[in-house]
Amino acid sequence: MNRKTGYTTAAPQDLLIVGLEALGLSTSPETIRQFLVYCDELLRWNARVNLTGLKTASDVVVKHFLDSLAVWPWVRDLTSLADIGTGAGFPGLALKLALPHLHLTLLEPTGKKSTFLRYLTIHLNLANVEVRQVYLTPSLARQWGPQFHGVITRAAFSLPRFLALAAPLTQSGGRLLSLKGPQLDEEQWHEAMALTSQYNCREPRQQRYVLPLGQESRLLVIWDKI
Ligand SMILES: C[S@@+](CC[C@H](N)C(=O)[O-])C[C@H]1O[C@@H](n2cnc3c(N)ncnc32)[C@H](O)[C@@H]1O
Repeated sequence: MNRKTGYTTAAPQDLLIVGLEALGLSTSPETIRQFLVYCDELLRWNARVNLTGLKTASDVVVKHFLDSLAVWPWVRDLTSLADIGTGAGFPGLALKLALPHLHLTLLEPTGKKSTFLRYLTIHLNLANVEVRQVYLTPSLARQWGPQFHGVITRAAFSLPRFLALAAPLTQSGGRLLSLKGPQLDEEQWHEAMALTSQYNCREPRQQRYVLPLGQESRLLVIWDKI
């Protein structure tokens, strides 16, 4: 075990394969290749433009890929997904590689990140991925209206802010998903609960899940749109 990272000293490819297996995700050799290309390109671009704080392939696999993919059971039945504040594509693009049926829309205001996402989508020859370079606001979300079966985010917004951005974009019968760390801020949770009916959603629920390798746990907050 590498004491600094907490993972075994296995190669990134092996970490990915073991992690996917632990998550119960069966993927083809072509999907594994796509993840490794994504990792290489992210680190290559990162040397010139700052896209992520992570510097090693093992960290990208564990903290970006596997962390994003751990929520796949709550995404697999969705037909379309928007990822708000996706950064370098997390969790949306990682989920798309594992669940190729998804029609994915990535929303990101930063030019260098959107350029990277567009480049990668073409480089990996991905169908049904749209990158919108946009700073989403609640009024823009209302203007766009309910276009997506599911809307997701990680590490970008408080729960009340996410609700205000995501609910107008989510179709009736669809789902809003916010990936949180190991703990929830109680104040944010209560504020989001109080706002829920105003956004035509059912009361949110907290789903705890375990990350592969390391066994850390995380919380996912889920709203169903009425
Ligand atoms: C901390 S990063 C997280 C990136 C990615 N979701 C992840 O987990 O690695 C937050 C991202 O949200 C984007 N962002 C912030 N406000 C936004 C908004 N109103 N609409 C769309 N994206 C936004 C930022 O540009 C940034 O890339």
